[in-house]
Amino acid sequence: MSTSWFIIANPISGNRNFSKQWKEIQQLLNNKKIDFSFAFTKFSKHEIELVDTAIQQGFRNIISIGGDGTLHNVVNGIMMQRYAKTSDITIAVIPQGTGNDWIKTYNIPNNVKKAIEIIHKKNIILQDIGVLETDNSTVFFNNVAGLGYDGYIVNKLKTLKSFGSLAYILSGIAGLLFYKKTVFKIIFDDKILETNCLMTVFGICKFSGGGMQFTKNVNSTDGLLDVTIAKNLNILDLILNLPKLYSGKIVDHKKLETYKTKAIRVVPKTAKPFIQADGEVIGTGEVQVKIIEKAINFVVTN
Ligand SMILES: Nc1ncnc2c1ncn2[C@@H]1O[C@H](COP(=O)(O)OP(=O)(O)OP(=O)(O)O)[C@@H](O)[C@H]1O
Repeated sequence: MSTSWFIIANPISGNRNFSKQWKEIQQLLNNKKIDFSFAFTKFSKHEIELVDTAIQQGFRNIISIGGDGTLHNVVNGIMMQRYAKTSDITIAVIPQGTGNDWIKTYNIPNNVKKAIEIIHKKNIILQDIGVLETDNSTVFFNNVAGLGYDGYIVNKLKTLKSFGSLAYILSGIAGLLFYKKTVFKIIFDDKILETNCLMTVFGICKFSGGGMQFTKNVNSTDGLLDVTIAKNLNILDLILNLPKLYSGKIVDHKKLETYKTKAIRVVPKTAKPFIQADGEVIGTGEVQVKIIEKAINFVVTN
């Protein structure tokens, strides 16, 4: 097995000059004597194929250069391949994206030089991975997934990408104005809840939507999904509680319920809202979500 790193870089992630960044990254890796091979993604979800080939060739250490979308696809490639146990594989991230929510849970700075120092130290955590099944697909997630308002925003974000970080705010405003709540039937453990719902969120890590926190007491290695059911929240509630969306205090709001569980099913009754996983639109309608405890190693700050 190779101890060398295989880099998968998304040249279109973020809004920085990638070829300049790539030169700097290679230089910094060489300075630290970190041995690597690399490939650039040429189309959306190309990461999955590149990971598959790298693992087949014997690589067990993968660096994802990009944003949350790139990392999400690298994780999916690892979970879908059949050559190695996923817990024998390690992922490190050199952030390039505009949002980069996964790195925030582990205090990995959005800075190439510091990210490479962290890779050099190679402190690892064996993290849980979520499994989300829709009517016609199975997708893995490493950060946060959900359906309803958050799915609407992620979908809107695609069309507003050119606005950079402002796109999150614009999408949020569009959601406030146009998103219509749906009745969700939510089934988990011995419970069945039926409620008008703004969104239901499934967390492994803490942050989504560009730094917002909707989940409570997150633990990324306990084998449990941190579920938040945001019920009848309205526009005014969201606007008045804006700072709490970022501080995480929103989970104490009386219109929110939080649970920890291993598996959950959500059936929207009155519409087919968008489903998102790690900031990527996965589909619409009903979802079934499970968790795989301690599935992949990630390089994190210590
Ligand atoms: N060469 C490519 N051409 C088009 N799409 C690509 C290419 N390479 C990767 N992608 C896709 O780009 C998507 C978005 O990338 P990513 O999320 O990493 O960047 P970002 O949007 O800038 O960052 P963030 O999500 O953190 O804001 C991913 O779904 C990925 O599959």
